Amino acid sequence: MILVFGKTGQVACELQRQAEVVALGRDAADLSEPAACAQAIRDSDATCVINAAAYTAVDRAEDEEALATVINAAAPSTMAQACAAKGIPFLHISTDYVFDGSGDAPWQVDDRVAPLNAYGRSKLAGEQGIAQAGGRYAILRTSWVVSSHGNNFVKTMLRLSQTRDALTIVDDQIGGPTPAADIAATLLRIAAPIGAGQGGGLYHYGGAPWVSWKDFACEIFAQAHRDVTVTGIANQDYPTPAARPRNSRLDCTRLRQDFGIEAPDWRAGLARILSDLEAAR
Ligand SMILES: NC(=O)C1=CN([C@@H]2O[C@H](COP(=O)(O)OP(=O)(O)OC[C@H]3O[C@@H](n4cnc5c(N)ncnc54)[C@H](OP(=O)(O)O)[C@@H]3O)[C@@H](O)[C@H]2O)C=CC1
Ligand SMILES: Cc1cn([C@H]2C[C@H](O)[C@@H](COP(=O)(O)OP(=O)(O)O[C@H]3O[C@@H](C)C(=O)[C@@H](O)[C@H]3O)O2)c(=O)[nH]c1=O
Ligand SMILES: [Mg+2]
Repeated sequence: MILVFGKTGQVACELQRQAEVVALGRDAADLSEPAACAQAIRDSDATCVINAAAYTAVDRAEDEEALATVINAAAPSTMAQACAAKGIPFLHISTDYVFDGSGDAPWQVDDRVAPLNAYGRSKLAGEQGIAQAGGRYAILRTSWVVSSHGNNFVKTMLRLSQTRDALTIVDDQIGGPTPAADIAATLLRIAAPIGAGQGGGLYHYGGAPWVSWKDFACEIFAQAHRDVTVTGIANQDYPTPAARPRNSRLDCTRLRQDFGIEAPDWRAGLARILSDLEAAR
């Protein structure tokens, strides 16, 4: 049995859609109480645990770093310890925001980490705690997650297009939009090998091809047939509480080498998301 932390989030929804998993929502396991999360693992007959819950409000985390750090670092570290004690694998998701965004080369898994914001620091602390727990684990660093559920850039753009015919969007941050469905499929595919000791550790899994947020917005409006004029602006002209990395390109070689898994094409994923949203209307 695969035990999932998170029930309503983007990746959690896709895990439940793709497999028979037991998903624990906030009511059943609150990550602000790490010991209770570890107890839920000990009380279960899980053969694998996937943590799909996190504090993901990047700007709000600047004011709530302590809470973000409990949820994104203490909770998954404690979960990983419980999994290690039980001898089962722990799968977790991290972010491009552990990097400082310098340069324009794709980030390798062992490149220097230097988060620019509180969310990134909390996620990095989670990676480190999981690695120190001593069990079998995989951490998938991903970026710019999108789906038909929850909050994400696709849904924000579609919402704005209902009231705006022109938008200015940052064009000097480059990365890979990643469909939550592809992240879920990858986690489910690597769970058994990770448990068997084949592979493990850090992986990068970000969508291809790389784009700016502005070009991503343009593709969303093109596929959704929305008539919105998009103008590129510099990140410094779109002030937000949290600084964001300029270069979020993730090099996914290690996942291909260990499992034959390629970076997903987000344009195909976007088409599926739009048809899901259309079907739900
Ligand atoms: N979204 C993105 O662009 C990116 C996400 N990631 C990482 O991917 C993973 C999945 O992200 P995504 O699916 O987008 O997340 P979402 O923001 O869609 O969902 C977050 C989930 O975490 C749950 N959660 C938050 N706080 C708590 C808490 N205290 N106790 C229990 N559950 C809680 C939420 O539950 P509730 O509905 O009750 O609030 C929700 O189910 C995370 O680890 C994230 O850091 C990495 C890169 C990019
Ligand atoms: C709505 C809007 C956003 N933007 C910019 C701001 C920002 O640089 C970019 C994306 O906005 P978001 O709020 O979606 O960005 P953000 O919430 O920072 O997205 C991040 O979330 C966390 C959880 C991650 O781990 C990252 O991989 C990344 O996906 O678009 C505009 O330029 N114009 C706009 O009208
Ligand atoms: Mg966001």
